[in-house]
Amino acid sequence: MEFLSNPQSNPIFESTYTVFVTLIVALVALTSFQLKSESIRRYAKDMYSFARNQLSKNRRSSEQKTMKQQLTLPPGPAAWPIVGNLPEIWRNKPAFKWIHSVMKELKTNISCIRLGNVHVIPVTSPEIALEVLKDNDSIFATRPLTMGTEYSSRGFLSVAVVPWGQQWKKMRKMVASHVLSSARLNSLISKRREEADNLVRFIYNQCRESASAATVVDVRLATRHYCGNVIRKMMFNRRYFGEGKEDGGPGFEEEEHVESLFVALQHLYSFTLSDYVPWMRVFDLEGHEKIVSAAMKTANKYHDSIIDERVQQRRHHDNKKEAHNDLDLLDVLISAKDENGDPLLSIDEIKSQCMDLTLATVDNPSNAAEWAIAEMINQPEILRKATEEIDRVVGKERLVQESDVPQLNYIKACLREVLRLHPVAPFNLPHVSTRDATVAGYFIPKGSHVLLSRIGLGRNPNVWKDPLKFIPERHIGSPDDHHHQVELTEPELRFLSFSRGRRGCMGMALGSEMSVMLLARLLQGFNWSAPSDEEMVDLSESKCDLLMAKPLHARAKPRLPADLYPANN
Ligand code: HEM
Repeated sequence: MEFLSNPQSNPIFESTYTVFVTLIVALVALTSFQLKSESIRRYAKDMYSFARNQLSKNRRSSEQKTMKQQLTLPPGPAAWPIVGNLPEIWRNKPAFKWIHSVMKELKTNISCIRLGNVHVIPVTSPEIALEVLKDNDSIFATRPLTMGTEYSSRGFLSVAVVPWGQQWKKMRKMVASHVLSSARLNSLISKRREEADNLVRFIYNQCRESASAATVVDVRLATRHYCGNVIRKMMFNRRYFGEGKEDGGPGFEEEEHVESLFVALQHLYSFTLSDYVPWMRVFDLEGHEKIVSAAMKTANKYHDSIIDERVQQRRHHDNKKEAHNDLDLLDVLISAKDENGDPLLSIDEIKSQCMDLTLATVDNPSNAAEWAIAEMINQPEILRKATEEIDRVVGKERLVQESDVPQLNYIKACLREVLRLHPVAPFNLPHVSTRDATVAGYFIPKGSHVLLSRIGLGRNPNVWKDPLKFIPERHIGSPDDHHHQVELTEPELRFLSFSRGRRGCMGMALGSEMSVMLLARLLQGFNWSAPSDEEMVDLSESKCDLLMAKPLHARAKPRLPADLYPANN
C-alpha cells in the first residue's frame, strides 16, 4: 500500500508517526519503576495526554478529509454562483413555504439550500432530527448571529440566541439554577394563579355586559394578555405598566408591549438577506432592521426604567428584600453573585435576560390555546370530552389549579395535538454545526444552519395518519394503560414541542403549566361556540406565517356558578 510504503509523502501519517513515538516514550516513562521524581512523572503525563489528543485530532481530520471526498451534500435546488438560492428566497415569500415545496418536489426529508455561502439544511423526519439533536448534539449546539437576535439580546448576552461559548454557559447555568429551578417556580405559583384568575375575570366581565350573558370574545387578545401578564407578574411583580384596566383587560401599554414582542419574534430568524451576506446590512433591503429596532425599542422602553430603578434600589440602598422568599425574577437576576460575592450579571445582561425570558413566554402557549379552542369549536365532541375531564377532575365548586395538571391528560393531549399541527413557527431555532459532520449519509459542512421543520415533522404523513386532522386521541395511551401520563414534551422529535439536547427549551415546566392552565381555565369557565352568523370557525392559516389567518373571535358563555368567578378588585 502506497500509504504505508511512503510515509514521508503523507503529512497525516508523518504527524501520527511522531505522535506515536511520543506516546511510547511517555508510556515507558510513566510505567518505569525507576522514575521517582514527581516533576518528571508529571512531564511524562503531559507528553502522554498531548500525544493522545494529537492522535485523535489527526484521526478526526483524516476522517473529515475522507468524508468531504466521499459524501455529497443533501439534495437541493440548483444554486447560482456566489449568491446561491438567495434570489429564490427573495422572490418566493414566505421562505418557509418555498423551502417545503422544494423538499416535496425533491421527495426528500433533508435538503440543502445555499444562501450566500451558508448551507441551510432543513429537516422533516424524526430519524434525521434525532441524528442532529441526539447523536450529534454537541456538534450542532451553536446558533447563528443574525441582525434580529443581535437586537433582541443586546449584542448576544442572553441565553436563547447566543452562540455556544462562555457567555451561553454562564447565562444557561444562571437561569437553570436561579430563575427556572423548580423551587423558584414553586415560590412564584401565587403570582401565576393571580393571572389565571384575572383571565377568567376578564372574559367574565365581557360576558356580564351582554344581555344574554354570552358574548363574542377576542380569544387571541385574551390568551396573549394572559401570557404577557404571567411573565410581567413573575419578572416585575406587576400586571400593568400603566394605569391598567378595571375589567382586567390590557391597557394601551400592555397591548403595545405584547404587540412589539410578537413583531420582534417574527423577525429573529426571518431569512433576512444580510444574515447571509453581511455587507448588505446597510441597505436593509427588506426593511427588517427598521422593524426590529423599532419593536425592541418599544419593548425595552417598558422594561428598562423598571430594571434601572430596581438595580439602584437593590444594589445601592436596600438589600433587605433578598432575605425574603417572595423575590420576583428581576430580584433574582440582580441579586445573583459570583464566587467573590460581586454581582454576577451586568445591567445589560440583566436587561437582555429579562427580554429573552419574556420573548420565550408569550408566543407558544397563547398560540396553542387559540388554535385549540378554534379546533374544538369545529369538533364539539372533542370540546365535550375536554370539558367533561375538567368537571370530573376538578368539579364545579372550585377553579382548576396547577396541582390538577397531572390529571388533565385529555387537555394535555389536545395541547400536544396543537403543538404538532399548529406550531407557532415553521422551524425550530437554528442549530449551527461547529465542524463538518455527517447526517443521514450526507456531508454537512461546518457552519451549516440546520433547521428542524416543525411543520415537516408534525405533519409528516409517514409518521402521522391523517396528519392534517386534529385528533387528540392519538396522544393517549391504550385504554388498559391507566398510568399513562400525557406530557407536552416529545423527546423522539415526532413533532417539535420543547426540542431536546444542550439547546433544548429551558422553560418546559413553566411552558407546560402555563399552556395547560390557560386552556383549562378557558374551557372550565366558559362554553365556546362560533360567533352566531357562522357555523364553523375558519381554520385558515395566515399567508405569511402559521398563526390563524384572522384572530379567533368566539362566543363565550359562563358555565360555572356566578360566585366562582373572581371578583373585580
Ligand atoms: C409551550 C411553551 C414553550 C415551547 C413549546 C417552547 C419551545 C422551545 C423551543 C422549540 C426551543 C428551541 C430549542 C432548540 O433550539 O432546539 C426553546 C428554547 C428555549 N426556551 Fe422555550 N418553549 C416554551 C416556553 C418557554 C418558557 C416559558 C421559557 C422561559 C421563561 C422558555 C425558555 C427557553 C430558553 C431560555 C430557550 C433557549 C435555550 C438555549 O438556547 O440554550 N421557553 N423553547
